[in-house]
Amino acid sequence: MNAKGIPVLEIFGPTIQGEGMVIGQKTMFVRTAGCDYSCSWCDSSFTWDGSAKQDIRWMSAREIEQELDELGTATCSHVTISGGNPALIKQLGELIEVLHVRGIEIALETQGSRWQDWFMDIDELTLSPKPPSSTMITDWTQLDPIVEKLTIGQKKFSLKVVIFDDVDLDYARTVHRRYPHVDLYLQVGNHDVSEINRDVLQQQLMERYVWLIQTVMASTDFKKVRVLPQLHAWIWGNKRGV
Ligand SMILES: C[S@@+](CC[C@H](N)C(=O)[O-])C[C@H]1O[C@@H](n2cnc3c(N)ncnc32)[C@H](O)[C@@H]1O
Ligand SMILES: Nc1nc2[nH]cc(C(=O)O)c2c(=O)[nH]1
Ligand code: SF4
Ligand SMILES: [Mg+2]
Repeated sequence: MNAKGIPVLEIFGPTIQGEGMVIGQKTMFVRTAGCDYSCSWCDSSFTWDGSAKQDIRWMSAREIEQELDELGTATCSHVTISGGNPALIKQLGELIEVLHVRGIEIALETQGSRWQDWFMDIDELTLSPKPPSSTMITDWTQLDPIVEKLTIGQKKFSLKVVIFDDVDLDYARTVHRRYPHVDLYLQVGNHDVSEINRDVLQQQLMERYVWLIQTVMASTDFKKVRVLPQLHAWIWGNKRGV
Protein backbone atom coordinates (compact mmCIF):
# COMPACT_ATOMS: atom_id res chain seq x y z
CA MET A 1 0.00 0.00 0.00
CA ASN A 2 0.97 3.59 -0.59
CA ALA A 3 2.92 4.60 2.51
CA LYS A 4 0.73 7.67 2.86
CA GLY A 5 -2.47 5.60 2.93
CA ILE A 6 -5.89 6.91 1.91
CA PRO A 7 -6.68 10.66 2.03
CA VAL A 8 -9.88 10.94 4.07
CA LEU A 9 -11.94 14.07 4.73
CA GLU A 10 -15.03 12.63 6.39
CA ILE A 11 -16.20 9.42 7.98
CA PHE A 12 -19.81 9.64 9.15
CA GLY A 13 -23.05 7.79 9.73
CA PRO A 14 -24.96 5.61 10.09
CA THR A 15 -27.35 7.64 7.99
CA ILE A 16 -29.57 6.97 5.00
CA GLN A 17 -28.16 6.89 1.48
CA GLY A 18 -29.80 10.00 0.08
CA GLU A 19 -29.26 9.35 -3.62
CA GLY A 20 -29.59 6.93 -6.47
CA MET A 21 -29.86 3.18 -6.77
CA VAL A 22 -29.84 2.37 -3.05
CA ILE A 23 -31.66 5.47 -1.78
CA GLY A 24 -32.91 4.92 1.77
CA GLN A 25 -30.25 2.29 2.51
CA LYS A 26 -28.79 2.48 6.01
CA THR A 27 -25.12 3.22 5.42
CA MET A 28 -21.97 4.89 6.70
CA PHE A 29 -19.87 7.20 4.53
CA VAL A 30 -16.16 7.49 3.85
CA ARG A 31 -15.39 10.65 1.86
CA THR A 32 -11.99 10.86 0.21
CA ALA A 33 -10.12 14.04 -0.72
CA GLY A 34 -9.22 15.12 -4.24
CA CYS A 35 -11.05 15.33 -7.56
CA ASP A 36 -10.00 15.49 -11.22
CA TYR A 37 -13.14 17.57 -11.94
CA SER A 38 -14.30 20.96 -10.65
CA CYS A 39 -18.06 21.01 -11.25
CA SER A 40 -19.56 24.50 -11.02
CA TRP A 41 -22.26 23.30 -8.61
CA CYS A 42 -20.30 20.69 -6.63
CA ASP A 43 -21.87 20.25 -3.18
CA SER A 44 -18.61 18.79 -1.85
CA SER A 45 -16.13 21.28 -3.26
CA PHE A 46 -14.20 21.28 0.03
CA THR A 47 -12.81 17.92 -1.12
CA TRP A 48 -10.85 19.54 -3.93
CA ASP A 49 -10.77 23.36 -3.64
CA GLY A 50 -8.13 23.50 -0.88
CA SER A 51 -10.49 24.91 1.76
CA ALA A 52 -10.29 21.73 3.90
CA LYS A 53 -6.70 20.82 3.08
CA GLN A 54 -5.71 20.93 6.75
CA ASP A 55 -8.45 18.40 7.61
CA ILE A 56 -7.20 15.64 5.30
CA ARG A 57 -6.19 12.53 7.24
CA TRP A 58 -3.95 9.96 5.56
CA MET A 59 -5.37 6.76 6.97
CA SER A 60 -4.67 3.06 6.57
CA ALA A 61 -7.50 0.67 5.71
CA ARG A 62 -7.30 -0.65 9.28
CA GLU A 63 -7.63 2.84 10.77
CA ILE A 64 -10.70 3.51 8.65
CA GLU A 65 -12.15 0.15 9.66
CA GLN A 66 -11.57 1.02 13.30
CA GLU A 67 -13.32 4.37 12.98
CA LEU A 68 -16.27 2.73 11.22
CA ASP A 69 -16.40 0.27 14.12
CA GLU A 70 -16.54 3.14 16.60
CA LEU A 71 -19.30 4.81 14.58
CA GLY A 72 -21.57 1.89 13.96
CA THR A 73 -20.64 -1.48 12.43
CA ALA A 74 -22.67 -2.91 15.33
CA THR A 75 -25.79 -1.32 13.85
CA CYS A 76 -24.89 -0.95 10.16
CA SER A 77 -23.39 -3.36 7.60
CA HIS A 78 -23.10 -1.04 4.60
CA VAL A 79 -20.49 1.58 3.69
CA THR A 80 -20.62 4.15 0.88
CA ILE A 81 -17.36 5.55 -0.46
CA SER A 82 -17.63 8.98 -2.04
CA GLY A 83 -15.48 12.05 -2.53
CA GLY A 84 -14.07 13.93 -4.36
CA ASN A 85 -13.35 11.19 -6.83
CA PRO A 86 -12.49 7.99 -4.96
CA ALA A 87 -11.53 6.42 -8.29
CA LEU A 88 -8.28 8.40 -8.13
CA ILE A 89 -7.15 6.28 -5.20
CA LYS A 90 -5.68 2.90 -6.09
CA GLN A 91 -5.07 1.98 -2.45
CA LEU A 92 -8.83 1.91 -1.72
CA GLY A 93 -8.64 -1.72 -2.90
CA GLU A 94 -7.29 -2.68 0.50
CA LEU A 95 -10.15 -0.98 2.38
CA ILE A 96 -12.68 -2.77 0.18
CA GLU A 97 -11.00 -6.09 0.96
CA VAL A 98 -10.87 -5.41 4.71
CA LEU A 99 -14.57 -4.45 4.85
CA HIS A 100 -15.72 -7.36 2.71
CA VAL A 101 -13.95 -9.81 5.03
CA ARG A 102 -16.17 -8.34 7.75
CA GLY A 103 -19.30 -8.96 5.67
CA ILE A 104 -19.83 -5.24 5.05
CA GLU A 105 -21.37 -4.25 1.69
CA ILE A 106 -19.82 -1.39 -0.24
CA ALA A 107 -21.30 1.24 -2.54
CA LEU A 108 -19.20 3.80 -4.39
CA GLU A 109 -19.89 7.13 -6.11
CA THR A 110 -17.73 8.31 -9.00
CA GLN A 111 -18.12 10.38 -12.16
CA GLY A 112 -16.70 7.68 -14.44
CA SER A 113 -13.57 9.52 -15.54
CA ARG A 114 -11.13 6.85 -14.29
CA TRP A 115 -11.09 3.07 -13.97
CA GLN A 116 -9.81 1.08 -11.01
CA ASP A 117 -9.63 -2.74 -11.00
CA TRP A 118 -11.32 -2.73 -7.58
CA PHE A 119 -14.52 -1.42 -9.28
CA MET A 120 -15.23 -5.12 -9.85
CA ASP A 121 -15.42 -5.63 -6.06
CA ILE A 122 -17.96 -2.85 -5.40
CA ASP A 123 -21.46 -4.09 -4.54
CA GLU A 124 -23.31 -1.03 -5.87
CA LEU A 125 -21.36 1.29 -8.15
CA THR A 126 -22.84 4.61 -9.23
CA LEU A 127 -21.40 6.32 -12.29
CA SER A 128 -22.41 9.96 -12.40
CA PRO A 129 -21.20 11.55 -15.65
CA LYS A 130 -21.52 15.29 -15.63
CA PRO A 131 -23.95 17.36 -17.74
CA PRO A 132 -23.08 20.71 -19.41
CA SER A 133 -24.25 22.83 -16.43
CA SER A 134 -21.28 21.45 -14.48
CA THR A 135 -18.90 22.94 -17.13
CA MET A 136 -17.16 19.54 -17.30
CA ILE A 137 -16.69 17.66 -20.58
CA THR A 138 -17.32 13.91 -20.61
CA ASP A 139 -14.45 11.85 -21.98
CA TRP A 140 -16.43 9.05 -23.61
CA THR A 141 -13.20 7.16 -24.34
CA GLN A 142 -12.94 6.69 -20.55
CA LEU A 143 -16.63 6.10 -19.78
CA ASP A 144 -17.32 3.60 -22.61
CA PRO A 145 -14.82 0.96 -21.43
CA ILE A 146 -15.87 1.43 -17.79
CA VAL A 147 -19.50 0.70 -18.67
CA GLU A 148 -18.41 -2.18 -20.88
CA LYS A 149 -16.27 -3.84 -18.22
CA LEU A 150 -18.98 -3.53 -15.56
CA THR A 151 -21.57 -4.89 -17.99
CA ILE A 152 -19.47 -7.87 -19.01
CA GLY A 153 -18.65 -8.51 -15.34
CA GLN A 154 -22.42 -8.46 -14.58
CA LYS A 155 -21.86 -5.94 -11.83
CA LYS A 156 -24.68 -4.12 -10.05
CA PHE A 157 -24.17 -0.55 -11.24
CA SER A 158 -26.14 2.45 -12.46
CA LEU A 159 -25.86 5.81 -14.15
CA LYS A 160 -26.98 8.94 -12.32
CA VAL A 161 -27.18 12.28 -14.10
CA VAL A 162 -27.80 15.49 -12.18
CA ILE A 163 -30.28 17.75 -13.99
CA PHE A 164 -30.46 21.53 -13.75
CA ASP A 165 -32.06 22.46 -17.07
CA ASP A 166 -33.18 21.33 -20.54
CA VAL A 167 -29.61 21.21 -21.84
CA ASP A 168 -28.72 18.78 -19.04
CA LEU A 169 -31.74 16.68 -20.02
CA ASP A 170 -30.43 16.53 -23.58
CA TYR A 171 -27.14 15.28 -22.20
CA ALA A 172 -28.99 12.63 -20.16
CA ARG A 173 -30.74 11.57 -23.40
CA THR A 174 -27.33 11.07 -25.00
CA VAL A 175 -26.19 9.00 -22.02
CA HIS A 176 -29.38 6.90 -22.12
CA ARG A 177 -29.04 6.29 -25.86
CA ARG A 178 -25.41 5.33 -25.51
CA TYR A 179 -26.01 2.91 -22.62
CA PRO A 180 -29.65 1.81 -22.99
CA HIS A 181 -29.11 -1.37 -20.95
CA VAL A 182 -27.95 0.50 -17.82
CA ASP A 183 -30.41 1.71 -15.16
CA LEU A 184 -30.61 5.50 -15.36
CA TYR A 185 -31.37 7.83 -12.47
CA LEU A 186 -32.13 11.50 -13.01
CA GLN A 187 -31.36 13.55 -9.93
CA VAL A 188 -32.59 17.04 -9.12
CA GLY A 189 -29.73 19.54 -9.10
CA ASN A 190 -29.23 21.67 -6.01
CA HIS A 191 -28.63 25.22 -7.30
CA ASP A 192 -27.77 26.75 -3.98
CA VAL A 193 -25.26 24.72 -2.01
CA SER A 194 -24.65 27.66 0.34
CA GLU A 195 -28.28 28.21 1.43
CA ILE A 196 -28.29 27.70 5.18
CA ASN A 197 -32.08 27.71 5.70
CA ARG A 198 -33.31 24.16 5.22
CA ASP A 199 -36.92 25.19 4.62
CA VAL A 200 -35.98 27.69 1.91
CA LEU A 201 -33.82 25.07 0.19
CA GLN A 202 -36.54 22.42 0.47
CA GLN A 203 -39.07 24.69 -1.23
CA GLN A 204 -36.69 25.38 -4.13
CA LEU A 205 -35.73 21.74 -4.50
CA MET A 206 -39.38 20.70 -4.48
CA GLU A 207 -40.21 23.11 -7.30
CA ARG A 208 -37.31 21.78 -9.35
CA TYR A 209 -38.33 18.19 -8.61
CA VAL A 210 -41.87 18.92 -9.85
CA TRP A 211 -40.45 20.45 -13.04
CA LEU A 212 -38.19 17.44 -13.60
CA ILE A 213 -41.00 14.93 -12.99
CA GLN A 214 -43.37 16.73 -15.36
CA THR A 215 -40.78 17.07 -18.10
CA VAL A 216 -39.61 13.47 -17.89
CA MET A 217 -43.13 12.04 -17.71
CA ALA A 218 -43.97 13.75 -20.99
CA SER A 219 -40.80 12.61 -22.73
CA THR A 220 -40.71 9.76 -25.24
CA ASP A 221 -36.93 9.45 -24.76
CA PHE A 222 -37.13 8.48 -21.10
CA LYS A 223 -39.49 5.54 -21.00
CA LYS A 224 -37.75 3.70 -18.19
CA VAL A 225 -35.92 5.99 -15.80
CA ARG A 226 -36.08 6.87 -12.14
CA VAL A 227 -36.44 10.49 -11.06
CA LEU A 228 -35.14 11.28 -7.60
CA PRO A 229 -34.31 14.20 -5.30
CA GLN A 230 -31.30 14.21 -3.00
CA LEU A 231 -33.18 12.94 0.03
CA HIS A 232 -30.51 14.06 2.50
CA ALA A 233 -30.70 17.63 1.17
CA TRP A 234 -34.46 17.64 1.78
CA ILE A 235 -34.08 16.37 5.32
CA TRP A 236 -30.97 18.16 6.51
CA GLY A 237 -30.33 20.88 3.93
CA ASN A 238 -26.77 21.83 2.98
CA LYS A 239 -25.24 20.19 6.01
CA ARG A 240 -21.97 18.29 6.08
CA GLY A 241 -21.62 14.82 7.59
CA VAL A 242 -25.22 13.67 7.18
C1 LIG B 1 -20.01 15.02 -4.43
S1 LIG B 1 -20.09 13.77 -5.67
C2 LIG B 1 -18.70 12.73 -5.27
C3 LIG B 1 -18.53 11.54 -6.18
C4 LIG B 1 -18.08 11.83 -7.61
N1 LIG B 1 -17.10 12.85 -7.68
C5 LIG B 1 -19.26 12.17 -8.48
O1 LIG B 1 -19.44 13.34 -8.80
O2 LIG B 1 -20.00 11.24 -8.83
C6 LIG B 1 -21.48 12.75 -5.16
C7 LIG B 1 -22.76 12.95 -5.94
O3 LIG B 1 -23.28 14.23 -5.66
C8 LIG B 1 -23.78 14.79 -6.84
N2 LIG B 1 -23.86 16.24 -6.69
C9 LIG B 1 -22.82 17.07 -6.45
N3 LIG B 1 -23.24 18.34 -6.38
C10 LIG B 1 -24.59 18.32 -6.56
C11 LIG B 1 -25.59 19.32 -6.61
N4 LIG B 1 -25.31 20.63 -6.43
N5 LIG B 1 -26.87 18.93 -6.82
C12 LIG B 1 -27.18 17.62 -7.00
N6 LIG B 1 -26.27 16.63 -6.96
C13 LIG B 1 -24.98 16.97 -6.75
C14 LIG B 1 -22.79 14.32 -7.88
O4 LIG B 1 -23.29 14.42 -9.20
C15 LIG B 1 -22.58 12.89 -7.47
O5 LIG B 1 -23.57 12.08 -8.04
N1 LIG C 1 -27.00 10.92 3.23
C1 LIG C 1 -26.17 11.14 2.20
N2 LIG C 1 -26.38 10.49 1.05
C2 LIG C 1 -25.49 10.70 0.03
N3 LIG C 1 -25.47 10.12 -1.19
C3 LIG C 1 -24.40 10.55 -1.88
C4 LIG C 1 -23.68 11.44 -1.09
C5 LIG C 1 -22.40 12.02 -1.52
O1 LIG C 1 -22.05 13.11 -1.14
O2 LIG C 1 -21.71 11.35 -2.30
C6 LIG C 1 -24.38 11.56 0.13
C7 LIG C 1 -24.20 12.25 1.36
O3 LIG C 1 -23.29 13.07 1.55
N4 LIG C 1 -25.11 12.02 2.35
S1 SF4 D 1 -16.93 15.17 -9.95
FE1 SF4 D 1 -18.07 14.98 -8.03
S2 SF4 D 1 -16.68 15.67 -6.39
FE2 SF4 D 1 -15.74 16.21 -8.36
S3 SF4 D 1 -16.32 18.33 -8.65
FE3 SF4 D 1 -17.89 17.10 -9.69
S4 SF4 D 1 -19.53 16.68 -8.19
FE4 SF4 D 1 -17.72 17.46 -7.09
MG1 LIG E 1 -23.34 14.79 -1.43
